Amino acid sequence: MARAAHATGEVLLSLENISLRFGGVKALTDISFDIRKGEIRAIIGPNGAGKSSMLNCINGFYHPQEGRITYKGVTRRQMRPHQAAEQGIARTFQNIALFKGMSTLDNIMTGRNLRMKTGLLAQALHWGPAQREENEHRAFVERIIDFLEIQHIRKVPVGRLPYGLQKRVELGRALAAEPELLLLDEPMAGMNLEEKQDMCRFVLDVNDQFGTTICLIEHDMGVVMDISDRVVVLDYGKKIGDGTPDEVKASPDVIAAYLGTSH
Ligand SMILES: Nc1ncnc2c1ncn2[C@@H]1O[C@H](COP(=O)(O)OP(=O)(O)OP(=O)(O)O)[C@@H](O)[C@H]1O
Repeated sequence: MARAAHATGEVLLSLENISLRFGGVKALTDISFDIRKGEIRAIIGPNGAGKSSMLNCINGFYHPQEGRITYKGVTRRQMRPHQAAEQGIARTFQNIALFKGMSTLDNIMTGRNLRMKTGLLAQALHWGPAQREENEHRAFVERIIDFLEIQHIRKVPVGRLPYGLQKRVELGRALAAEPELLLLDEPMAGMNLEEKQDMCRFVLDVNDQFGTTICLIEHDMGVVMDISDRVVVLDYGKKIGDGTPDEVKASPDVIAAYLGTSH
């Protein structure tokens, strides 16, 4: 699928000369790339290449020792994850981070908290304005549930759901924040073929229908090459490739470091 036309938008996020160390371990060394508005941008690379560290820098979990991160034209100083979330950056995790005992609906509602204006006390007491606001948020969450085709599990505790559906609920929780930039850490990991196809369709639909910019880490090369506009390739914390799927696939450095492995 030729998606490169999407990749001509303005720059939403730019990373310049990012270096991140943990003691003596160089997780990222002098990495620069950007994410354009409206595109699907993939980060690939072998195990330990620095992909998750990169996402963690983007959403404020990690603070690189060197380099600059500019989001929507503003170069940030040190930033916390909740500030990234307030600015419209949401993410899912490699290991599902849901409340296992809570229903699908309630889990997705937690993604909505950031947008709730009334205080916790008012919400707990179901006071007039709080009740009205909660109804609006619930309606929004129901739309996400419809969109992700998970009506049948809206009341089921997520711990009882198969893995593929839990991943879908986690996507729903991230979407509930109405993100401008959605970071997906291995959204298809551990899925069977059918679950992967479903997830691919939802990722593409989120991008198309909501205009959400997406940056994803994914090991399945078929998926990456099919759905991404542009791909950045990391190896041992360094950037070794950056371009359209076709450009990356043809790069000798990438073939040697990544595609040539059994990964
Ligand atoms: N919090 C941390 N403390 C110490 N070292 C870390 C930390 N986070 C990452 N690292 C190290 O940084 C390097 C990059 O790890 P990272 O998890 O970013 O790679 P990855 O490409 O996401 O790997 P994988 O595909 O296995 O998830 C590794 O050597 C890892 O051990």
